[in-house]
Amino acid sequence: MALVGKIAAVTGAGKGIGQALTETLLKNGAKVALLDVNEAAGKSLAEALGKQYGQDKVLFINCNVESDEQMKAAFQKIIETFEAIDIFCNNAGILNETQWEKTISINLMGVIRGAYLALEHMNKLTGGRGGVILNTASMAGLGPLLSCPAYTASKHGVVGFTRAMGAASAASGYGVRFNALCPGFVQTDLFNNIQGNLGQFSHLRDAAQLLIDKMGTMTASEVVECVIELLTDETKNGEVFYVYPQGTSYVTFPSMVK
Ligand SMILES: NC(=O)c1ccc[n+]([C@@H]2O[C@H](COP(=O)([O-])OP(=O)(O)OC[C@H]3O[C@@H](n4cnc5c(N)ncnc54)[C@H](O)[C@@H]3O)[C@@H](O)[C@H]2O)c1
Ligand SMILES: CCCCC[C@H](O)CC\C=C/C=C/C=C/[C@@H](O)[C@@H](O)CCCC(=O)O
Repeated sequence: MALVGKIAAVTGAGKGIGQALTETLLKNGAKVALLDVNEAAGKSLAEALGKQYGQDKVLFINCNVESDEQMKAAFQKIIETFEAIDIFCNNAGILNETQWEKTISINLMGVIRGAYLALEHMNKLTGGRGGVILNTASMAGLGPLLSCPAYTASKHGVVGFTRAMGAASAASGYGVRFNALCPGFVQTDLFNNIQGNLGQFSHLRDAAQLLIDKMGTMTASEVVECVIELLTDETKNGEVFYVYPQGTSYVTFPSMVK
């Protein structure tokens, strides 16, 4: 599936990995709706990208992924403006162990909400034209990040949800692929603000720092460069893609069927 002419939407598009996903999609010829709860960041990015790629190629929508009403309205606006949606990047996320319910609400419930609403518009069985849903999980969706148990739980949830939806979609004939992106440490605001957000696990910050020093970090652009394949390769469905400073790999899981 080529990206040229495709219609995409990215949540948490105003900054970090979402910004890099948005820029890469535009660079490859897609039109992009930028969804973010941070109006200042999202709007100014959309304005700058509109000047670079054309105002008809970008649309900013102020939208909180925790709100069913706002998300439904965002999809309506995307369809009104661009007529369809082919690519949905469920990317918005926070890391805040002092607010574990909000962490689950945004990182996991927001992803499920976004996927189900996107599917209503993308499902070939209900008039959509198919496409791909990319869920941003994390390496913390593959193994425990000791200083961040709630965040770890949310990202394991995203990995499980993506794998189940990939299988459900293939078995049902929706024509929509589901893949999960699992980056290691990425230099963004979320990463830079970690120290104040560990709550009762603040005493583990040195252990987390040791892991960061051992594993290294990446820029958001370096992560997103590796992701194009997940979006374009029609054979990739239900995949969990690990991106780390030294390379990438498709994660394998034990078979549960003897
Ligand atoms: N930075 C890392 O090390 C890292 C590594 C792996 C995965 N991730 C994941 O990548 C995704 C993006 O994180 P990032 O590092 O780019 O963070 P970031 O803080 O730089 O950007 C996150 C964006 O999401 C937006 N956002 C937050 N809550 C929202 C909500 N309720 N509704 C809509 N938008 C909302 C923010 O306003 C911001 O623009 C997250 O899901 C995060 O868990 C980050
Ligand atoms: C502290 C910054 C938080 C950023 C959160 C991001 O989502 C990035 C998460 C990145 C890495 C998660 C790592 C989890 C690692 C564990 O599974 C650990 O057991 C791996 C041990 C590896 C080793 O010791 O060699």
